[in-house]
Amino acid sequence: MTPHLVYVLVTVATFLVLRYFLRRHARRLPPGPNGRFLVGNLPDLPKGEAKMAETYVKWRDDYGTRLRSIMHLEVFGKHMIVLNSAQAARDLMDKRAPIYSHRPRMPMLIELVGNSWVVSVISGEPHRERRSIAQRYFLAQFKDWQRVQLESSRTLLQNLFDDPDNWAAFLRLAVASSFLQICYGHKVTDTNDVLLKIVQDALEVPRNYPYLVDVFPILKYYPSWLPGGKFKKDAAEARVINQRLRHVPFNMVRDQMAAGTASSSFISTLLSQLPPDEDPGTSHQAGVIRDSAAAMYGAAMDSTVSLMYTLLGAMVLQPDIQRQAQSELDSVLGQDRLPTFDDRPSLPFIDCIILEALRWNIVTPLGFPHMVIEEDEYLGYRIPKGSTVVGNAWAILRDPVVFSNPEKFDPWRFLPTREGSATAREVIDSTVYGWGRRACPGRHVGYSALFIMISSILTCFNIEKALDDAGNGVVPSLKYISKSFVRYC
Ligand code: HEM
Repeated sequence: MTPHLVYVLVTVATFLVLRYFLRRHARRLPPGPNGRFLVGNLPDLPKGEAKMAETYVKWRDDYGTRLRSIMHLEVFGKHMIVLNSAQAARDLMDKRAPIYSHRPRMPMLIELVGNSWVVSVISGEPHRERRSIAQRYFLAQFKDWQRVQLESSRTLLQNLFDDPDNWAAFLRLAVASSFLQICYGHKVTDTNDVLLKIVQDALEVPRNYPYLVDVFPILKYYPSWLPGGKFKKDAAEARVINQRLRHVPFNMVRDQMAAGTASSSFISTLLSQLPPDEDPGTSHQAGVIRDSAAAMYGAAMDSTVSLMYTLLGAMVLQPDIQRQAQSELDSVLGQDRLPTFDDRPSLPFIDCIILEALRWNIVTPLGFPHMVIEEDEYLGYRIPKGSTVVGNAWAILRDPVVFSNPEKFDPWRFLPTREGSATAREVIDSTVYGWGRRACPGRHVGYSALFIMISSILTCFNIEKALDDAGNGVVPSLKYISKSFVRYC
């Protein structure tokens, strides 16, 4: 090679490399509200996830079509990409799932509380193996967990007959006890049950998100005895409670299996499928099974209970919907039996009210945060590696093009005979359970629980307003609070 040729090749290569980097950085970030010096958009973000989702909708509308699909925010130099349309969420988090299915770093939850075993917050191989075992079990053993849900809906009815004023506590009890039976084969007989207390304590751990340590991870070294160090005490308390949830019910089943007294459950079924040389107490795979079950509780309990509150509240606010659902139930069941899962195909209106509850008061208005692990590009915009990516489910489920009059609780929009119902169903399906390799592994379990509870309740009861001291009906407020990622009435 002549020196002249070497010179030409080096010049061309330098030009190409420079052009690549210049173009890469010239690509614009997605549009978004202007941030302030250093803190970025932090002062503009309202507290509480539900309010945040509403603010994103407002920004989307204020800024016009530019922000319809994708929006960029920045907090202390960290990028956040908000996906405001079903299309954008699917294009990135579903179609490019391999790079969009990680979770952002969560110093409070993982490093301080020690939740490095909880499937919903971890990433990589530990996530994959804990998640896939749950998915496989729920698919293969659906008859087992549906039998438990059916039984617990019958107990719920009995409790409601005996003491209807205590409906909220009975609902929580029904969901918690069916979880304990599905996962651990444990039947709850009274409210002082030891395992029930353990799982309930896990839901009550202090959760005052967002924590400053999540923005400045260095604060994890801050001493707990200094002013402002309460988050360290919260974390230590949560760690003890969560470790109890992780180990105590699992150890109980393992001991019962050794004694030959274990009932069929998630844990007993999966442990009994381990190769004979794997010790159910110490093997890696046994640990995966243990963690997978324990992490399920928070995800299952919060979402199912919150949606049941929404369903019951909607029935009180709109008695015409309640009447239509009851007349459908009467025509299918007659007067002398209760619904079962086999009745579901004959009860399309019950399906419609559940779909509308999922849409109207989505339990996770901003989904769970994902993180993109490679630099990417969408609609000509740059998406920096390491950005937190949020699916704005609240806005997607209020898109007036798909859901006319979106603030109205209108189950009829999902009737197959209604124009646009197929698209509406598709958007529900691709949004309310999350995206990509993070999409909810318990969606069918959750949906079945809602179906059997609401159809059983509507078969036996009229849901009406409570009366005040003067005998007047009280309109339920349906005011939601944000608790961690999930909204409660
Ligand atoms: C109908 C009620 C339910 C709804 C609406 C719901 C919704 C969701 C959503 C939005 C996510 C986050 C997905 C993402 O990050 O993109 C999620 C994750 C999860 N859900 Fe559900 N869920 C429900 C019921 C359940 C039930 C009953 C279980 C357990 C049996 C469960 C277990 C989980 C788990 C373990 C995760 C974490 C998945 C991961 O990070 O890979 N969910 N769910």
